Amino acid sequence: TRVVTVTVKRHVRALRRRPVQVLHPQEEKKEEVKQPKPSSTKWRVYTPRNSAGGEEQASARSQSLRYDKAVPGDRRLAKVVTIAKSRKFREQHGKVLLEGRRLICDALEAGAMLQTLFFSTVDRLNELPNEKLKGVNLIKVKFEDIQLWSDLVTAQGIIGIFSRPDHTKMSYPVTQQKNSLPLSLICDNIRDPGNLGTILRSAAGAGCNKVLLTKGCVDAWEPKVLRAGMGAHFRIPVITSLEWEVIPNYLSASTRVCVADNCNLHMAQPAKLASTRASDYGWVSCHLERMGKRQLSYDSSSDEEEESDDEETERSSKVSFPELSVHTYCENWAQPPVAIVIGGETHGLSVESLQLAESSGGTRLLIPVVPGVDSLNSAMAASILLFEGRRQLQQKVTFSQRCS
Ligand SMILES: C[S@@+](CC[C@H](N)C(=O)[O-])C[C@H]1O[C@@H](n2cnc3c(N)ncnc32)[C@H](O)[C@@H]1O
Repeated sequence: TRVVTVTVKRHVRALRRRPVQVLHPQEEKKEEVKQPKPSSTKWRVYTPRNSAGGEEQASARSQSLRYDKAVPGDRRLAKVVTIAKSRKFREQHGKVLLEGRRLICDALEAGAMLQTLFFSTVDRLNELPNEKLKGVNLIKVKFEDIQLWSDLVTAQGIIGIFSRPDHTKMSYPVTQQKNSLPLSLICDNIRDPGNLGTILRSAAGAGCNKVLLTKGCVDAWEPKVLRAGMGAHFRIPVITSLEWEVIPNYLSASTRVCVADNCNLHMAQPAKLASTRASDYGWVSCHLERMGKRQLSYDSSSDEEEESDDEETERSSKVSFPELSVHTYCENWAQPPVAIVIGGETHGLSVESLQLAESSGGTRLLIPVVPGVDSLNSAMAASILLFEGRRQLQQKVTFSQRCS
């Protein structure tokens, strides 16, 4: 009997041996030669453990998962990390990389699709919801390999490759939805990943109902944005790569769009602060200049030769700019529903954002700063306005509840 048992076990082990899987079909052929020999890769079985450290009971055992152990020369981790780090490849392959238990758990909870999970020890797997790992390509790699490719100062020994999340298919946390306010945020050309992540984190914290990103913003799924966002991507809808024309489609019809505007205060005279004329704040000159350049570049596709500086200046001076009133951030501006636009780090607000504010009956929001200070960091300005917006909207809800 023993001889038969041993022989059967050997057969089972032999059957379990599989060639290393390649994640990207188009690269399969190229990689075939480099793959380690099939006999060097083995499927392992992982049985979830309960919190006390023991194996779970019989019912749970049936949920055992099979994982693959990477062998020296296995380049799967390197390949997917490379893909996930380039915006172009991320978009082409429809994949995003999430690192660390917390982010991976948040994504799984929100219904994001995990394709491949690299982990350094089976204990890392025990920290994830076991039922969400079915059908996932699980690959055990050396901690040093994860460390090598990690974006974190202290690698956590776990990296997940997800399908790029689609906000229409996500289920955001119930508590988040219950605390959501008629407050949206529009990011207008935010280029810095740390800033965008911080803004998303603040937007989730302030109970924003959605964040809209214009086409020029840094990719919301870039690892640095994800890291700074601390899970905000999986708490509120983040809608990316939007042209200005379609932005109103994502806002309810009566939404007032308010623009965060530092109003180039360093150029303004203190006495002019009470004025609501844009030109009194000095910011028009900056925007005129931008608009002039914009028109010039649109025209450059025509047969006309380059325009002289004088002609440009003359044309720029003909451009009419939206007349928008100014509110300091602590005045009463947040009427539901409301959206705030936050300008980019380099160029500030776009002309399109000012036009949308004008057409929606919005206003400019100013956080007054000490004379000599140019402007605030975009993430800081966004946070101040979001939390002030939250305070004002909540006050209105409390007031109307008291009246009814
Ligand atoms: C770093 S600032 C842009 C500076 C840019 N060079 C300019 O002149 O417009 C980035 C964005 O943060 C917001 N912001 C910064 N300081 C602000 C302030 N004091 N009040 C209101 N918004 C402010 C605005 O939306 C601004 O476009």
